[in-house]
Amino acid sequence: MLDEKVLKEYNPYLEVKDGELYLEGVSLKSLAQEFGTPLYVYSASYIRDRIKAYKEAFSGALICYAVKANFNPEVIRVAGEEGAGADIVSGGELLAALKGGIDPAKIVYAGVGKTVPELELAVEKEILMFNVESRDELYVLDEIAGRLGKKARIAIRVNPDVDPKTHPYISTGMKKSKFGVNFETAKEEYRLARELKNLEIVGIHCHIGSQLLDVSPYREAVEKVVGLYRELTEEGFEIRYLDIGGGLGIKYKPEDRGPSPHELAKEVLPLLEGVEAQLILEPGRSITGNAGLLISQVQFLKDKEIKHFIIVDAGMNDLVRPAIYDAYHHVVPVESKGREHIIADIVGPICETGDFLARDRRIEWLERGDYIAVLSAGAYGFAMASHYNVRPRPAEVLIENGSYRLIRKRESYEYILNTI
Ligand SMILES: Cc1ncc(COP(=O)(O)O)c(C=O)c1O
Ligand SMILES: N[C@@H](CCCC[NH3+])C(=O)O
Repeated sequence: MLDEKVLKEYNPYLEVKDGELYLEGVSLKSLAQEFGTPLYVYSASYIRDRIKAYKEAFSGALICYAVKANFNPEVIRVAGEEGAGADIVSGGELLAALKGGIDPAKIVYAGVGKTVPELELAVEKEILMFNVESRDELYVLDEIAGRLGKKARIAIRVNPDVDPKTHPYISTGMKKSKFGVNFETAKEEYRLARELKNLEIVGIHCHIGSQLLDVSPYREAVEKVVGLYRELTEEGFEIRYLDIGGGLGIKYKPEDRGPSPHELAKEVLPLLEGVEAQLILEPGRSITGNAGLLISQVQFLKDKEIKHFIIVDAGMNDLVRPAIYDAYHHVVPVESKGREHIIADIVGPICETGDFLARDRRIEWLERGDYIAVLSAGAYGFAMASHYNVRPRPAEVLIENGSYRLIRKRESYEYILNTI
């Protein structure tokens, strides 16, 4: 059975009509039939609501949608239409944000390994702020800005050494991680940056990790950053932006409860008393994660002695999160036929044992040709897809209020194999 109540907790635009799953009034089965599978589908209204929720919770703040979560320019455009800027981590993401209509004056750029061409592009576009992650980067950026006759606005990304209590691969603000500069010595970097005449110091940046289901680690990080803000202000630095990164977690398991932007605001805003800088947030997953589903078709069923396998046409190349983080994604049939339930592994066609979407999962008995929907797939889904096993990456469809449009064609073999 499809439990509409549970589904709506993921995305209120999901509905069950006559046993079939709909998103914003559009039948997911009909989309699968029209565009083929695997297929990513996104709800634009959900994305709009999430940006609005951040703007309401943090009035006056700049919400820079973290493009890394889902870089489809049409998805970015929806966020931008609600007033969001963009947080980017590469030259490619800069181009995606610009293609999605984001004003460079609302773009912030983090990343430990920005290359010269990437920095040049961002300097030329006069983005709002470079979140600089090392001393070397300060020198290189200064040289580039000077050569191009520009000033680059910068924040230094500080590493507040806070445990975000999330998966170790997505914890970014601990001392041993590669990100940012050491909190204790950050002031030295600011003093040095002040000597570099093509840089303009405008902010402080931190980002402690991703998929945070508990907002309390933000308190620790923001307290530290506010302390630094006060010390820098006393030294005469003009800190105009306090960028506290992204990371708010979302519901993956039915029992998860992703904190709301409002809960984050309640934790963080009281710490900002007397701070005159504008707040910047960089949410990614909490904007697009539960906007999206991955639709896939059952190819074969395998009844082995030890367990059942439901083999579908989406693999780890389409959605890698289960394989690399052992991540849970809720999986439901697109159409419930009221059959009995079994415990099965839902796996893809890739030649790896780690190629699974769900393991030991209780799910309604499915047959060849049926469709499944993988929930919470709108962030770090397509964005992390690959061509492994020469598999074209899926098509993407954007749905809004009963209408839909293809926002990325399914890739062709010619495209993948066109190497020289
Ligand atoms: C610097 C930075 N900002 C923002 C984000 C977005 O994080 P999330 O998708 O968890 O909101 C990330 C990813 O963790 C990041 O590294
Ligand atoms: N790719 C990760 C999140 C990385 C966050 C980026 N700093 C995920 O799928 O959960």
